[in-house]
Amino acid sequence: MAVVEFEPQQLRLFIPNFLSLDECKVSFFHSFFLSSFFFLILILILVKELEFIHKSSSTVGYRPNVFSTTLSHLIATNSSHFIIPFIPIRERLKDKLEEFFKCEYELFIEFTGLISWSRGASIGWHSDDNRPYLKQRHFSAVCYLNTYGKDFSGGLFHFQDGEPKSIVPKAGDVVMYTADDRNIHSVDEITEGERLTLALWFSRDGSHDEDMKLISLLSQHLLHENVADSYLPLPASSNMYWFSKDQASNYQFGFNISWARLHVLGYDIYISQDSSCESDVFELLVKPVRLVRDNELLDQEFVNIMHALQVVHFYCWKGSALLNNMSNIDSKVLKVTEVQREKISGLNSVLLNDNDFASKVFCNMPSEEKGCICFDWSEVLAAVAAWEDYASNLSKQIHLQLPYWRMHESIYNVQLE
Ligand SMILES: O=C(O)CCC(=O)C(=O)O
Ligand SMILES: [Fe+2]
Repeated sequence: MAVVEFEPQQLRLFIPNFLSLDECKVSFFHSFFLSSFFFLILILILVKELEFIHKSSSTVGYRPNVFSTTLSHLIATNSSHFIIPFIPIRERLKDKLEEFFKCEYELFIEFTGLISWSRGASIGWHSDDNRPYLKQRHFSAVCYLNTYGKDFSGGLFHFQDGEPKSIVPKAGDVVMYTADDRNIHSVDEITEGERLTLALWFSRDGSHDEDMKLISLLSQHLLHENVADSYLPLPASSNMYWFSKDQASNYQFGFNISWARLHVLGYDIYISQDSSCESDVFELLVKPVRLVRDNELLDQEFVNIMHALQVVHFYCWKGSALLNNMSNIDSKVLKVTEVQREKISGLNSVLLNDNDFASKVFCNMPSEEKGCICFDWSEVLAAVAAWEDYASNLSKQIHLQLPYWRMHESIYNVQLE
């Protein structure tokens, strides 16, 4: 019997405000708060959460000046629990894409990742299946998580032929298209800020099902682990965080992106344990650290730089909404000594040896307030505790859901009591 290959008639779909539609499912909100203002708030919640995950977990990406956070990387760095916030949006993107391209229950998610493009990043005309090792990609979906003109300049998306001709990214909008050469597209160079997307590719070929691979990785990582400390991040190999102009992983010119992301928010890092500047870069990434700002050091140990970065970005996300009941903060804030200052500069010379370059790569738009809107040591301490609650709660959820995912060989939002 001949196999009839289905050819979708429609080649692409642009959906404004896709994320807000997602929330329409919540009937309470639907009936009481059907206002664009309320939708905007709901979009912001998910967008800000994914931004927090990306800025505290990303590695250097697959193209120059591009950073990415893949789900397998989250698992490998003991941050599997960050997969939870992706699940509803991932499911909805798949449902919508299958409905539009009329291939319900036929597709597998091949890749899910947060991808950010910083100044200088661009991509010329291409189709998403344009390499022999990408032929399994049949459909693409890009969900914009921030906005042109507000969060970045440049970065417009163009299709070579047909409509829409161009897309001006706006947080919450989605574009879906077939991954073949009927959808040749490009992205203009980013000239300012950092452009952030959630990108998914889909395949008809079950051997490229991302879920199966992730479930197997999760099973190896989670089954034998103690739930209590399963959410403390562990860095991956140091070259995954090393940004250099030519993307070569030599540690002479460039910077460690975690160090740089803290630096552009106004923080320095102090490592109290024996840590000569000649130390191997990876060794520095796994040592306990303390945060420094101007001439003050917070007497609070983080297990490593990734932990400090997660807490600081959690603070950027939640801001002064964090419950802050610190009374004895003065005893936790120490003056930086001369010796400590020298050590901090030594560490900076190793991990941030091109500081101006780092600031250029991670600079904000001039219209944006500089990095974190607010800063207060007592709020940073409140963020340490609130981050722990948040992460341990997600960690519990993933431990509860994994058995169902294993059983159904699929990652989905399990409705638990
Ligand atoms: O981010 C976008 O708008 C599209 C990115 C893209 O074309 C790609 O990564 O292949
Ligand atoms: Fe593309």
